[in-house]
Amino acid sequence: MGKPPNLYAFPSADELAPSLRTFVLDAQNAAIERHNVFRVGVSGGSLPQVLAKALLVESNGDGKVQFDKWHIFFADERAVPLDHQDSNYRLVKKEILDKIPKGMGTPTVHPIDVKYLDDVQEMADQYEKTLVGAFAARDSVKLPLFDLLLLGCGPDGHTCSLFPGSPLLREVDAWVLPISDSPKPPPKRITLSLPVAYHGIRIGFVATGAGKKDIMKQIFDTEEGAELPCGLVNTKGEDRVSWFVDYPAIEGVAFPARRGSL
Ligand SMILES: O=C(O)[C@H](O)[C@@H](O)[C@H](O)[C@H](O)COP(=O)(O)O
Repeated sequence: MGKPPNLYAFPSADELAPSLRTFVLDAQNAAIERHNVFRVGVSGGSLPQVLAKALLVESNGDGKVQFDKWHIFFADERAVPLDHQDSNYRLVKKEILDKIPKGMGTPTVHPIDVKYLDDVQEMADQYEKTLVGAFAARDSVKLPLFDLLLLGCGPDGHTCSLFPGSPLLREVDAWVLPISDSPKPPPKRITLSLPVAYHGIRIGFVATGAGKKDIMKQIFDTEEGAELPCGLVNTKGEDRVSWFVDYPAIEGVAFPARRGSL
């Protein structure tokens, strides 16, 4: 058994935001110091809204969000136009990018190439090339090491667009994978592969609401749960993984949570 992930719990999503901010700023500052750029992968779902609460606020003496240094990638994306209501890019734009106050800088964002909407394999290959350009100066780079991955957890234990039981979970070479039959609509998507997900230098999950408590119990308290996509990231990512949850999401979970602070 490796080191367990960190589980941080807060009374509500609003109260979670300041600690999520600290976590993101720590990752940002370490990355900028290391290579003068901050490479982040984000999911869709409820995450962008919580992230906006964490980031788009005045500094409280806890350091500054330096969006100029951010490169934002999509941990998963739906094969739809960028202005489509299912687009994760649109969601991140609406919740975060369009609301960045002056003075926080402008991030570089890496959306999917919509030329390939009808061919998800090609879309995945092209997005992988985007990552190669951003991460791999040398051929020896086997995987892109994201400074931070910010992920959600589905009610079935999926993360990114890696769903339980999917053959994609066995992929070891490709960085970005196509999906044509996602159980969560829309069916056509691309996603980071599991090894890319668990090699994140830091990995943050955000899960809030009572709708998550059954799956949280499975992931943290059972052996079968450890085989679900979120559980696999926990096992492989060890203590590089931190969960930010609210109390309703961990009601009944036996795994020890640190309550109220980072
Ligand atoms: O594009 C997607 O479908 C998301 O990236 C997906 O992986 C999401 O993060 C989870 O389904 C959790 O979603 P909620 O936070 O909304 O429950």
